[in-house]
Amino acid sequence: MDNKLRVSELHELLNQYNYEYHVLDKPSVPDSEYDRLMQELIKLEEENPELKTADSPTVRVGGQVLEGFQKVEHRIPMLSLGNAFNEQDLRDFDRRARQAVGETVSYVCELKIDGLAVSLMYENGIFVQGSTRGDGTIGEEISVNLKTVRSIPLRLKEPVNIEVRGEVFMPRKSFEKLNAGRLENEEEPFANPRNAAAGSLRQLDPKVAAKRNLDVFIYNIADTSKTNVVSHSDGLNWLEKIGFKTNRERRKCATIDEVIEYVNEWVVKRPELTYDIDGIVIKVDSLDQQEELGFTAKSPRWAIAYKFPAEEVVT
Ligand SMILES: NC(=O)c1cc2c(N)ncc(C(N)=O)c2s1
Repeated sequence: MDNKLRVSELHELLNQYNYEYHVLDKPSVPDSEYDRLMQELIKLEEENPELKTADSPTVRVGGQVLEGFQKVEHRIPMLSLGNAFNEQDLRDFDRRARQAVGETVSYVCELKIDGLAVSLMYENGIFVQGSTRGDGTIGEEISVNLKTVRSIPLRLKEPVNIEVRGEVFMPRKSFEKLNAGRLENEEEPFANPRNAAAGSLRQLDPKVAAKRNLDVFIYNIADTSKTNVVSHSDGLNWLEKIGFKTNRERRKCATIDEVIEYVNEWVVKRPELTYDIDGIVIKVDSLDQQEELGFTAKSPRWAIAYKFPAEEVVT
């Protein structure tokens, strides 16, 4: 078979197997088959450098060390969320939203992932740039490190131009293994999975990030005006359909009572998760109502973060 044809066939196979394993958690081939195909592609690219492309699955293992990170301006700012600390705060949020739109409001509740917020840009379905939140307007360009996060798709199932936001995190088990290794090497352990994820993504050597078993949940479309979704929940379902990993614990809530029920459920279930969360994000589901509610200087009026009390450290 002609090398160019074999390279594109290997791209398809490796992207599909990676998607099944890291996004669906349902691999259809053993790791050994994935590794064999990856080695074949690495060899073909070494022998035919003109066949290596920026979206090749071989970027998953990390390329050359960077001098530093470029700055990236977020065309749409990555805002922070207003906080709620108790049931009354949530009821006040609901009352303000209903009064502002003059009708009933339904919500989507999502786990607030304790990781590092990132923005991912896709052109014709190809991952072209990834950056950190930074100060919300200017972030750091960390595309090569984000390409090593196996659950971040290099190529979507539809050739769309889209910018999405999500949270990169380190699963608790990976955090514990990483710190055990650091202690063995007399290195400073990371304080928590969030710091470990942030530290990994800020590495100038992508081969280090590639070994840190980072993961992602995508939770927002930056500019929904270019899509035909009418609600946030539709948007998340569409993101899933085109190949993104979203958090399946999300729930549509018709009333603030149902929101409070969901929050109370997760106060109890939180320790069962395989990753850290620091609260619940509650968003108005209708995009029309979101637009009507708009933003304060620094946060959307159509979303709020219910913050769990900080976990007391067991000494
Ligand atoms: N700062 C923000 O806007 C958000 C931060 C987070 C977070 N850390 N985890 C989950 C979500 C979500 N599902 O929307 C959001 S939204």
